[in-house]
Amino acid sequence: MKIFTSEQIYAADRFTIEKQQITSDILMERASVQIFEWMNSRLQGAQVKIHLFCGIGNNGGDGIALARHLQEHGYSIGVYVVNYSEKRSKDFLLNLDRLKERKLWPEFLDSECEFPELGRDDIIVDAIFGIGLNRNPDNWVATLIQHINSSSAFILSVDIPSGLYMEQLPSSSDNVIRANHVLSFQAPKLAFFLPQTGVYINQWELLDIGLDAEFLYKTKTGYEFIGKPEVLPMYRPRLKFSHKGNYGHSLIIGGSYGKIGAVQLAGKACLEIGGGLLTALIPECGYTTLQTALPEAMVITCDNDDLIDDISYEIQPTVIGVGMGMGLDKVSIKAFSAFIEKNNIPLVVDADGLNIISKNPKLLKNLPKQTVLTPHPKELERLLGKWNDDFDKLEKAKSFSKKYDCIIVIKGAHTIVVYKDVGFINSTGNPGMATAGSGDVLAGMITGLISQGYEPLSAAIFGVYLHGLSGDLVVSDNGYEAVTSSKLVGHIGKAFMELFRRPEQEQNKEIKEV
Ligand SMILES: NC(=O)C1=CN([C@@H]2O[C@H](COP(=O)(O)OP(=O)(O)OC[C@H]3O[C@@H](n4cnc5c(N)ncnc54)[C@H](O)[C@@H]3O)[C@@H](O)[C@H]2O)[C@H](O)CC1
Ligand SMILES: [K+]
Repeated sequence: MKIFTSEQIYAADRFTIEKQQITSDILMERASVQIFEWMNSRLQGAQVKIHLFCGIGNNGGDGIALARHLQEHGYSIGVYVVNYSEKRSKDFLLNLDRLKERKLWPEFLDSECEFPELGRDDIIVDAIFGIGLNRNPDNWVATLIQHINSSSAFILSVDIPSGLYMEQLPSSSDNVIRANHVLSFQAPKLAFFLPQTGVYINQWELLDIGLDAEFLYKTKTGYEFIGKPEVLPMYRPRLKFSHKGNYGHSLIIGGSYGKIGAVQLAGKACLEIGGGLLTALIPECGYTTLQTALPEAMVITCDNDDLIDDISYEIQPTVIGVGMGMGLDKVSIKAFSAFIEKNNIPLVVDADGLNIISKNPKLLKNLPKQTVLTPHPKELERLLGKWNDDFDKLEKAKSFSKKYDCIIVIKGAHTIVVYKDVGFINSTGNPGMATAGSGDVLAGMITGLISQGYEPLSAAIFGVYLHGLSGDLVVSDNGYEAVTSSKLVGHIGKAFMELFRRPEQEQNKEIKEV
């Protein structure tokens, strides 16, 4: 699913209005009807107090139109116009008139007034600012926002929490509504997914207001949200007459004394995701452990007991995953650097491999095209240098990806796979996955997918999705705290099955039809 900028959404509005031969207030009417239906289906007429805080632009217009629908259906409402500017939008004014025709006069709030009392059991509709926010709210509006935030009432934001910009950080957290739920029109907004701005949103949901589908489809965006519909077409079915050679030979290079487990996790993940053959290149000390823990793997060792000190092998791998548990001893740095200088086999670089590259950026030009880098935030900072904020981080990652033709997997609550001009934002995963070895598993999964013939970008996007889905499945059986990386690996198969599970409703329908 695409993630649009505000300019693109305004362009889609204009295009839709023209193509569907409608007036702009029709879109506002669709928006308000959708929100009303969402609320009505949950409240079923309950006489809970609903406070609607409406700005003077089109976000406010949505709120004013919603107030009309709620009133017509007998809900108990209080309507407040947050009068932060004299420049009221046309459709706001139209809907204000419609409300007044029904003898409903909103209260006008401005800097001088007292704010309404808000009960903890009330519902607040936040329609103060939408995607048009272009400067910090005035002080008194920020005070109102804090008044709303401190109310303990349920806050439902229209389109985007008020005070949250589409493409930059708010100047203070006091300026932003903390939404319990956001009903966003047509497409999710980038700010929902970034660590610094996602904190203002508990849950979000999309409402379809009928913007032109073809226009949205054809518009190129800088970000995409990756869910099941996006990853399903990537899946490469296994063929009846295939053999293990069809699924590639992965080489995992890493480990050091006390960190052989990293290779074991990555190797097992590589096999569980469907890789054909696996060879692990590790220091001597891990030989017996790895052969015992992972009997499916072939193991080769370097001369050094405890460290990777030489990377040489006689096999012909399809793909190489390197870096997990390797450490930063100078012998490993030397061996890794020499390996990078001569290697031209597709590569996934993780952990210490990334740290070595950050210290020796000259190595970057030796990476094969579309090498997958899987940094966590600290490793990313070592690679890219410091960034100003999350938006800047993504821009820097895009430039880096273009410069070195590499794929960067920015690990986080919503892992983002960046390749050149596009960031692919993952939808699966949970906080339980912040656990030792989780990154080793991911690197192994991506390696295993490339080994089977997935293009590196698809492997990164699909691998990240399946990794998160495995984590979600572990949580549903075990809870968040008990998520371990071994359990993640153990759920990769179930994640594939989940991918092809159809919703129960659909299955039942089919049975009835038969
Ligand atoms: N296609 C859609 O998704 C539709 C969305 N709708 C809703 O419209 C808003 C966007 O409306 P817009 O009028 O462009 O902007 P806002 O209501 O967010 O902003 C109001 C207005 O205020 C000015 N402004 C911005 N920042 C400040 C500030 N800090 N202080 C004072 N004034 C400010 C700015 O110039 C704006 O003009 C979208 O989010 C949806 O809710 C449509 O209803 C249907 C189509
Ligand atoms: K809002």
